[in-house]
Amino acid sequence: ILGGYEAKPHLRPYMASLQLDGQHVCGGFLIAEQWVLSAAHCTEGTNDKLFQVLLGAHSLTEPEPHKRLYRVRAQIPHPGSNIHNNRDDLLLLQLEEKAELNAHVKVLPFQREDRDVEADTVCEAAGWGTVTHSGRRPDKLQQVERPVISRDLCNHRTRHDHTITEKMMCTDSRKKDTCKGDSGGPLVCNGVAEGVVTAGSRVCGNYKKPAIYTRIAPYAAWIDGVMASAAG
Ligand SMILES: NCc1cccc(Nc2n[nH]c3ncnc(Nc4cccc(O)c4)c23)c1
Repeated sequence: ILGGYEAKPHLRPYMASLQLDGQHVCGGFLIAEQWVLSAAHCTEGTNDKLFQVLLGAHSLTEPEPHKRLYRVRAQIPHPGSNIHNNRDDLLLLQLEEKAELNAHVKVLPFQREDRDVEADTVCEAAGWGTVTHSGRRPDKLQQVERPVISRDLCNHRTRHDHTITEKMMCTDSRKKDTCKGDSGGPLVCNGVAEGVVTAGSRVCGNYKKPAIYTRIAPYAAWIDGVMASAAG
């Protein structure tokens, strides 16, 4: 997160850190006791190794009550996701067991009504992604408030030039923005997860390249179907 600030500890108890060999790779968030939603692009370059999912954390390194690393039983990328574009950039992770829910570990509801969030609505992004252009990684969860911008503005040829589909949404990226390692985290508007951070052009903090999120509502049926079929 560029231009943000340290989150109040455990006020976002749905936040997950997707890790490989003890290192934070991507964000994610708890959508059910045994399921985390993230971004399919997070698996790029991982040689299909399974992530471990850190829940209940504020600091990535310090011991904290209710902080716990979960093994993953299955990682299910959306069938439409691919490395060439940002479409369908969603990843479902089934934890080895149900997460122990408590004050520091809670499920975040996601939007099921497929209607655009109004432009200028101020939403929040959080993550352990880089906090400087030189790539400094924070130990503690960061957050930033960002206004939604219209798809028309985001699709302007000087911005993302007509690549933003109706299954994506954008926020202003002037100075304050999501960045490397924030992918997979939720965009929370009025307490509900409306989007999932996708890297898009990978640019951070430049108003010419607004931040892009995969809207969740259009994928509610897919999410429900995967969770129902794997239940048991
Ligand atoms: N703001 C959109 C957004 C959301 C999530 C991730 C991203 N960026 C990135 N995702 N993956 C990446 N791998 C390498 N570099 C990256 N961005 C980068 C790194 C250093 C300086 C800088 O200005 C930008 C990214 C960008």
